[in-house]
Amino acid sequence: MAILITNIKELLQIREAGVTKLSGAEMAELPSLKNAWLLIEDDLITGFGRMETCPEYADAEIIDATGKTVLPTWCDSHTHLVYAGNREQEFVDRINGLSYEEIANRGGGILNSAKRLNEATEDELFEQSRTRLEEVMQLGTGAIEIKSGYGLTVEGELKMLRVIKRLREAYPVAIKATFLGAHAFPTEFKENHSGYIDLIVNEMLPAIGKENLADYIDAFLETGYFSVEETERIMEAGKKYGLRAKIHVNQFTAINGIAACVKHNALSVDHLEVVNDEDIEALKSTETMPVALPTCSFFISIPYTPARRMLNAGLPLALATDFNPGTTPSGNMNLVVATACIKMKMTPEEAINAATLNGAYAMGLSKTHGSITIGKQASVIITKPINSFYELPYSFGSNLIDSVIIAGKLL
Ligand SMILES: N=CN[C@@H](CCC(=O)O)C(=O)O
Ligand SMILES: [Zn+2]
Repeated sequence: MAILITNIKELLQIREAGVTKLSGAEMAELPSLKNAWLLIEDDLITGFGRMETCPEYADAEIIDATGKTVLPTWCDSHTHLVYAGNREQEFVDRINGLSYEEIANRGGGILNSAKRLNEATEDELFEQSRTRLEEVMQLGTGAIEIKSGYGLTVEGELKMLRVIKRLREAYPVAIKATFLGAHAFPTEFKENHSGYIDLIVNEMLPAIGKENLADYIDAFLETGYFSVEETERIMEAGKKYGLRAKIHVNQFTAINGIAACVKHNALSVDHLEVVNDEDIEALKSTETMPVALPTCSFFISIPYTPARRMLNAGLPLALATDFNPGTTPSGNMNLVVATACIKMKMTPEEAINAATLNGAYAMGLSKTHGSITIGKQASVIITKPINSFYELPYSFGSNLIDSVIIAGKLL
């Protein structure tokens, strides 16, 4: 099965194989070809070039992209897409003046979602989650990381991870699974933190390892949640099962968590709304990708990750949605890119690099996703006719996607 896309106004994010991430000033460049063609055979990109060199391909389905831009699908490296029910009452409570912390202290927040999740069957959870996954695929997401973390019991965490596995088997989108048992302390462990971490280490992790249900391990390293020391214990335990860390850190407070994550060679550190100079120093010349979640900042009115300070310091940066029922009930990467440009002062070039190639890196998929490269997965967005790719973040809130191809399949 072959697809030949012709007359592409601009083909974005063309890279040689082996470019795994972009840092600092490199992020300002977004290599492209104008008046181009792109060939897809089975699930792979097998060729591209200028229209003068367009091949004859008798058996290919031809898509004429006159006036349209083609770019790699979004790589959303941080989501909690598997959850049960919604938390719209908390949304209204926040409008009426309560903070995220106050809502959590009243039994809302993560524990509210955990209660609903433990009441739902695996099939119910799968049905709710597949609807969200189908929605984000239509919005151009071709690779996604999904976390557990609303079970907080052995059975609940396994149920979430089994649903993620079923999603991976049912859809062409690339899916990475992250175990986030350390998302919050269940009420019965409020005064017994080490007891809950023992449960994670001695019961959850071995069960997850046995079924091979996770690729990464996460923890909510934050004042009032998991301390630096507690998170270090979790990162250590994850290593025994081959799970590299991707950690929620610096969402509300800076408590030297980033340096601890770097020390454990975390693949990514995510949120970073509150970042001090020591945090930036700790990230320099490391393999750890900082990940910003601007629609979370937007939705719960917290500071935006200081992208300009970080890029000026030479750091890389990825963008992701944080899709979850509490702080970001949206999996729309187009809105993430627009918000990064509007609120974090990233240029469209930087934001698209952060949402494609660097996003792929932040979930260990840079060999197969995140750029137009021969041999990579054929997962691309074809836009509606647009003036230039600047229109994507400029026309925020409009859907400028004409069609999406994921792993060679036109949705
Ligand atoms: N901060 C921790 N976890 C999620 C929110 C979880 C929730 O409120 O349900 C986040 O990334 O924002
Ligand atoms: Zn999150």
